[in-house]
Amino acid sequence: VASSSSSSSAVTTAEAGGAVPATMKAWAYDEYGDGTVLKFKDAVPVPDIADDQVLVRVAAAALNPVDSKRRAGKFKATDSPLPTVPGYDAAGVVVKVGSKVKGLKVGDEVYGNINEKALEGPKQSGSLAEYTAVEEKLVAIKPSNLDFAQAAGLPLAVETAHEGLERAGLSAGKSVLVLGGAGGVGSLAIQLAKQVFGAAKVAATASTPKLELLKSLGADLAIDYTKENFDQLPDKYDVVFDAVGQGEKAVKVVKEGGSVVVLTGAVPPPGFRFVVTSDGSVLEKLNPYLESGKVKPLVDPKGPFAFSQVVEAFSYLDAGRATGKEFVYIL
Ligand SMILES: NC(=O)C1=CN([C@@H]2O[C@H](COP(=O)(O)OP(=O)(O)OC[C@H]3O[C@@H](n4cnc5c(N)ncnc54)[C@H](OP(=O)(O)O)[C@@H]3O)[C@@H](O)[C@H]2O)C=CC1
Ligand SMILES: CC[C@H]1OC(C)=C(O)C1=O
Repeated sequence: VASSSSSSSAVTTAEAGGAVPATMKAWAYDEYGDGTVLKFKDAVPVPDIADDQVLVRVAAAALNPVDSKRRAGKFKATDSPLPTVPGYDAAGVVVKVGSKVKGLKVGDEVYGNINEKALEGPKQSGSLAEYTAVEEKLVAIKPSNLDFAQAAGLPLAVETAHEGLERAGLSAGKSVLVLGGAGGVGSLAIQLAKQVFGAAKVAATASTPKLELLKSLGADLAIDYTKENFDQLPDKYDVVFDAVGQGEKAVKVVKEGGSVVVLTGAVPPPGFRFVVTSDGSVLEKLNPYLESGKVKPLVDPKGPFAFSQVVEAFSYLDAGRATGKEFVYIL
């Protein structure tokens, strides 16, 4: 998001030490529906913090498909009450700490996915707002080499990639196929597979214009799904990581005794689906990879979007063609 000022440093000093206002600017919806239910509000209550939480002045927030699925009412049975301020991913500055917070202080620059269980009672007041409350255990200190926007695009996607590859048992020397390698999660799954899990062979799928991108992320084999079907190629893999929803085909290309992990849609055995758990310690574990540049956030060139352009940003994300992450500066 191109904020009113070009830099997000405006957040680091003034708000960090200043008084916290009672109300804030935020995007919200009070009914389920498509992007048209999103309304910009300029006097939403700033959330209170619990003893184990910090209040963050949000400098940048990222969008995820789960935001749109939740807004459509797909998870209403386990959602928090309406009205909702959407947004899972945030990066910003700590402005208040709860009495039980031990590892963070006012002024710390942090990032994280604010909902521990993505679909079970996600917070009513999310990250597409000037302030958000989040448990200390769900955030980490922002990598020193990333700006707030780059950092905001990481948490939910990188935690999903990490958890999915870990649950699938990916380890050094194994092979992995990433279905949807150019997306927010897939672009990180390729990098983690190579750099963190030590995969010997990483294959990934995308459309023609994105094949070189897959290789730049570390893929040994880039499969153009507009020209060939991965399930009709001879290769079999120890792990198949499906970020598209192709579980039925994915199980056809896994080796005997291998794993198929899917993020969305149905999958027959031996495949399984999981829902990401937010965990600040995963971000801390990945910090050396992020600060060294071995793992890089991929920011969609369509962005950044201004805080006022959240509806446009979701329209772009919902079209299913995003390359890396969409994010929004909140200043
Ligand atoms: N279970 C969980 O905990 C989680 C589930 N998810 C889900 O995973 C899915 C992916 O999330 P995310 O990465 O954020 O999504 P994105 O919106 O970032 O994915 C967009 C990308 O998907 C690619 N894509 C679309 N169709 C295909 C296809 N048939 N084959 C290969 N690539 C394709 C596009 O590439 P191209 O333009 O080349 O088609 C585009 O780059 C979503 O459904 C999301 O809801 C995400 C996070 C957590
Ligand atoms: C059931 C998967 C669901 O959970 C998240 C976080 C998504 O993006 C989904 O589609």
